[in-house]
Amino acid sequence: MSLVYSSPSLLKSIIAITEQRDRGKLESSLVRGLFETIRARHVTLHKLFQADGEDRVFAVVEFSNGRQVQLQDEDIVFENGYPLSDRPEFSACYRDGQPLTFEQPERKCFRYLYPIRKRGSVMAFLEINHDAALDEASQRVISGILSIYCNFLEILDYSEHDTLTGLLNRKTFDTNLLKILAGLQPSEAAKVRPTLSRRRSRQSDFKHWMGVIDIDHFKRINDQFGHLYGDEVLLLLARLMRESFRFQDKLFRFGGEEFVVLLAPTEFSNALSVFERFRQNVEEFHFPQVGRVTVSLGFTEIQLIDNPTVVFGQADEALYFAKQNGRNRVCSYEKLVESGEIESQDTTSNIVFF
Ligand SMILES: Nc1nc2c(ncn2[C@@H]2O[C@H](COP(=O)(O)OP(=O)(O)OP(=O)(O)O)[C@@H](O)[C@H]2O)c(=O)[nH]1
Repeated sequence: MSLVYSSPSLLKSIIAITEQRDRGKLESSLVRGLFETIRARHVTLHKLFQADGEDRVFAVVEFSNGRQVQLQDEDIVFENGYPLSDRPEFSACYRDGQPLTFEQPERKCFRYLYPIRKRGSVMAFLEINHDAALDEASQRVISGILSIYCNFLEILDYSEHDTLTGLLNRKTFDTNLLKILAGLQPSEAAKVRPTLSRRRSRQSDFKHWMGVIDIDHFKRINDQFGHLYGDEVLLLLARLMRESFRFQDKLFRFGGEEFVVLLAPTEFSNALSVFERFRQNVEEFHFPQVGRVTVSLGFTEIQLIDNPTVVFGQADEALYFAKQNGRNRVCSYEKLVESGEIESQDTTSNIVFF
């Protein structure tokens, strides 16, 4: 099967990919663009991630019969992911880093699997099911579109990440938090994805949490060892964050020695133990030359009625309490209010963040 290279859908798909600034929409544009350009039966984007030391693959976007049939929410990733080792075709594509073709006579279709790389490593797969075999020229067009997607993803990545630690930067925080707040609207979720809303109602104790982390006495570290060692501490702390939190949690460097975590939905007790585990991991880690470093952490629940200013203010107040009361500790805003140790903030505030 040969593609019509002057096809307006090819240009349209390139334009659609490069005009996106949101990762989810970018993924949809890629899948939709390829689906329309090559008139596939269906096109699916699978992502690769690590969970509990195991590589897992999960489908994020699929186009079939001219419409998007699947768009995963990151919080249901674990239910839908499957181990890479259970899927020989994905394993082979991952190992060789080369596109694979399978003829499926029983389904009267041809299946193509393309690896998608980020900085040399395979981080996703594009699966195309087509009624006919694609010729070499068509496959080159697909590879070209994937290269444009990867290049664009790298530009997006660069603008979203802190250059020193590689964590998400402050600029992206508002967007991520607003996405969480939008996701808390039960009526919308029920309309669009009934399965998701059923799952959410089952997990009504599962809430989103925001934690604000600040290194204790960081000024002393800079003063005693110099800024280069200070920077090294920030880098190692970011690594400890990646090791301590899960794939679905969003990790930000807010600038200076302040970090923020948006935890994927879980119960209070779990959020507390995750934050506590991180605090301990830092306390037990030996920072070269510097030795022992500790962090203080304040966290709060993200509620529908909140705006970013309120949520951040609450977590920051719990952090301030931790700093004033010994440092190297984790404090929950809600528990501090409950115990009367701090006063509840006015959550009706309308101040706009930034
Ligand atoms: N090395 C390095 N230092 C930074 C960076 N950004 C901010 N700092 C330093 O971080 C320190 C923050 O100090 P303070 O806000 O006084 O707080 P602290 O010493 O950590 O004390 P507590 O937070 O009260 O425990 C200052 O010395 C800043 O110069 C950075 O990117 N690299």
